[in-house]
Amino acid sequence: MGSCGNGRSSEYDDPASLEKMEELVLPLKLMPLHTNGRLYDMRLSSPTATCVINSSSGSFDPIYRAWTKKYPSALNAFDHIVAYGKGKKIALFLDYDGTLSPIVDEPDNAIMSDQMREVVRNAALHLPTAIISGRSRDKVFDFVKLTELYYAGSHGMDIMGPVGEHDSVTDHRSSINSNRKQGKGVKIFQAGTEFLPMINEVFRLLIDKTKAIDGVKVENNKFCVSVHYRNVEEKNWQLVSQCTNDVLKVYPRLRLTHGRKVLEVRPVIDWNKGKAVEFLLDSLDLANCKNVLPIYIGDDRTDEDAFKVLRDDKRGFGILVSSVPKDSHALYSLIDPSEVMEFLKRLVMWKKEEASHNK
Ligand SMILES: O=P(O)(O)OC[C@H]1O[C@H](O[C@H]2O[C@H](CO)[C@@H](O)[C@H](O)[C@H]2O)[C@H](O)[C@@H](O)[C@@H]1O
Repeated sequence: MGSCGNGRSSEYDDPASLEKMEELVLPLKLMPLHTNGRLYDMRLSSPTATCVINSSSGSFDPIYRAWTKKYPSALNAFDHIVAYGKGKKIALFLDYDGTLSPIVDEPDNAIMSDQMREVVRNAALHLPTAIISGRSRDKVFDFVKLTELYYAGSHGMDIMGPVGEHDSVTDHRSSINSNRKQGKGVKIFQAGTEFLPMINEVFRLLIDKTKAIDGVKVENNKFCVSVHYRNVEEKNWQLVSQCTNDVLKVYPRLRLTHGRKVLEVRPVIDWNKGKAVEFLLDSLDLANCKNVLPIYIGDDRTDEDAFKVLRDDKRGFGILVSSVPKDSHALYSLIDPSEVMEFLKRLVMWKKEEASHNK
């Protein structure tokens, strides 16, 4: 029986079983990153979670287990990850919903546990840490309530980051200020400020257009809008999609992407969570460092933009949080926020030990 650091043990750990399982499973249609249907998209981006642990045998679901051959558990691969990070400055980027807080039916109830908050605070005391969320920056700060880290809201379009050594307020989109509520001297950078009136207009139109569909929630996240259908009967999902597209068809400068039972309405600009990671690394004066290891942990489609940046530049690790096998640009996986918390705890413990050895 194989076993691994986090108590995960399964008869599928031995290579022979995994190889056999892989032949059976990997040809299965994993959820692709990009699809072009509407209802097809909505169903694919909202898979019902597999039962990762087989309740009778206590072992891992073989399909999930085979998937982790391609996306190893970041807990199982922890020693490999930190070996790569030895002597490097680790920069930590964390998605919020589904990563630090569990997915719940009501978006306003996506509360982060006090225990997770303490783990994230501790991480931020030892590693430069930023939260990069689809929520508005103020909203995600109100959920997280930590001034020890940086924030990028609206899928990376609204950043409160460190003041870099070479910063000056030359770019009209950024301003330097010291927002005491959210920490020491910081820089505010907002991409797409010219879209704010349009986003507010579309927000109101979407509320009006969908108000007759039971269970829909339209959420204003400042530079983007979310149309939630988690609480809508599946027979009405197509109607949600149709109403949303009817509003957007006269706004060619807005685009629609699919999240976890949510339609994300965002400006058509060359900015996303991956750009936000690059911006924050630059602000931390780490963009051109050879001895930096960025680690990004996220669960949703928009996090793939950040995974891709780290993967394409071969300079960091993306960790996908998912209990469902799916295609990703990430290199590793974790099942849920509880495993994220375990990973962060181990990362901080390792960083403290490394620091004490280097004294
Ligand atoms: O980038 P993130 O921080 O992951 O934000 C992505 C979206 O998260 C929220 O929606 C998701 O979580 C909700 C609460 O668990 C859930 O009800 C919803 O079905 C999920 O899609 C948030 O409400 C969105 O605005 C974010 O874009």
